[in-house]
Amino acid sequence: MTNWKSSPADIFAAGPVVPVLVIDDVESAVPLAHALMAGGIRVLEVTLRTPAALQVIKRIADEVPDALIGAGTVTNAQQLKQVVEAGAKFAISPGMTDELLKAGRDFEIPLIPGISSTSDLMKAKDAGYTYLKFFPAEASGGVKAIKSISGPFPETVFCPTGGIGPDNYNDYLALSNVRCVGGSWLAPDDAIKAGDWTRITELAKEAVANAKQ
Ligand SMILES: O=C(O)C(=O)C[C@H](O)[C@H](O)COP(=O)(O)O
Repeated sequence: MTNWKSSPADIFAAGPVVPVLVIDDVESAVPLAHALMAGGIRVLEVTLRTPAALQVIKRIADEVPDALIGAGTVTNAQQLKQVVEAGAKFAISPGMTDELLKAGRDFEIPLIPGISSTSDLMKAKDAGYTYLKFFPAEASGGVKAIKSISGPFPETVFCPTGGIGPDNYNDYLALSNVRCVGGSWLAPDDAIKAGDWTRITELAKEAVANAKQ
């Protein structure tokens, strides 16, 4: 049982591609979110990799209410509490710990833990989680690994990330147990730093239009 007020299924169903965002300057937050949404993307993952991340999440949550703003790189219970306070609508992690799995059930937003092994999948499943990130996807066996996992664990579904881009994202989306894929290719660092929102909108449009799902 969880206290979640929304479902991870809705996040996984909200679009085939999820931009993994690394944002240094809080002033980039709103224009970047608008650029991605103009390209047809609603689900955004702001990683906690920069000191500005919590402010970025708050800005987008306050000023771009139609975005499904999520927090990425959430690795412990304290960070989970912080992203909830900042207004994140979901939290996603590259991995999992017992502490995080436990805390994830208590807050009102869904937590999507990360796994790259069947043992972690079993731990997550025992703790009640069946919507998972698969990370680092390419380095952990990629499409072949995720396809094999669907045999013994048909009820578990994934959002793979790590090494995914325009050339291989449809290979993942073609799998029955993949609902969406994530990646940084949709918002390259140089485009964010240059404020090249047109390029980011184009990348988003292209990814959404060519997604086979
Ligand atoms: O920071 C996190 O929380 C992560 O889980 C990792 C990201 O999802 C990947 O680093 C994205 O991978 P690339 O698209 O290859 O850049």
